[in-house]
Amino acid sequence: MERPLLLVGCGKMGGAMLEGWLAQGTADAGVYVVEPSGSLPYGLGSKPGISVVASADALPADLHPEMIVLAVKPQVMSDVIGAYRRFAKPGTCFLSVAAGKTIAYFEQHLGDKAAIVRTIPNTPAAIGRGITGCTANANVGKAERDLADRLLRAVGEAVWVEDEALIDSITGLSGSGPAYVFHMVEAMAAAGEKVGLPADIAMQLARATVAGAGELMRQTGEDAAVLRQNVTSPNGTTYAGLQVLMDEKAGLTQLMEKTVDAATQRSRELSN
Ligand SMILES: NC(=O)C1=CN([C@@H]2O[C@H](COP(=O)(O)OP(=O)(O)OC[C@H]3O[C@@H](n4cnc5c(N)ncnc54)[C@H](O)[C@@H]3O)[C@@H](O)[C@H]2O)C=CC1
Ligand SMILES: O=C(O)[C@@H]1CCC=N1
Repeated sequence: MERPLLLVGCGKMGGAMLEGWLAQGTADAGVYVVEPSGSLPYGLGSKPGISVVASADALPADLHPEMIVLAVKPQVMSDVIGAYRRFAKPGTCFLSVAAGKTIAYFEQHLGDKAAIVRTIPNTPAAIGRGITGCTANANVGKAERDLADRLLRAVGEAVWVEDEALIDSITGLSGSGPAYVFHMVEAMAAAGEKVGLPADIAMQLARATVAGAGELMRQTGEDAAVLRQNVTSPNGTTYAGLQVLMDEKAGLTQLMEKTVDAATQRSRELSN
């Protein structure tokens, strides 16, 4: 990078991204962080190249960041965004990770000349295994898009879509998705207790099963359906379990459809 990055909000998601940039050496021109709590996660505040301030007013007057990453909660975005309008000029691109906040919303607050990338990452970004859905307005040039892509790939994969409406769907699937998987671990552990296992052993088994299955899928690159079939002996135990889970009327497919749809709808609502 030629000029610094500016990160607005360094909580769970901003912190995960900042950690990835430092680990990958992506933010080599330095990072200004606006974080009113004053404390950065993962000990990031003491890393070289990081300058932390409590509010936008405390940023250097001549700061010309290459990219401004907006990582505050959607509910506070309207109180925050006005302070960054002064940076909306050629050479500075905005990248939002906020659920539901649309490109039209940012154009309204930053002006229609502003270059805006709208994204939705997920929390595995904290260990470099996130996946981020991205879209951009017409003011974002190739160099800015490449930089956004590089910043996001520092914490995992990035998927670009042209149709902005799909960002709500990505939010419902992969943005919120880690929570669905963690809840599956909770549900599997509870079910393990119901069939007689002590709580701690049930949780150990559920965690290791989900983590191991995910890692097997990642490392082999094999289709999920093939991996499922590899576990399923004809008329064996897995087959019996899957008869319930894959029930055509009330199985996981139907439940997951409703789950992802509810999260997608909520993402649409947050834009209002
Ligand atoms: N947590 C998640 O799984 C995901 C979160 N997101 C998005 O990331 C954004 C941040 O979410 P989290 O990191 O989970 O929340 P968080 O609450 O951990 O972080 C938000 C940070 O913003 C700071 N903040 C509040 N007011 C500020 C201001 N005026 N200026 C600068 N910073 C300010 C807070 O002190 C806090 O550290 C949200 O917009 C959310 O929609 C997107 C995808 C996944
Ligand atoms: O629950 C939320 O609103 C945020 C956005 C996606 C994941 N967490």
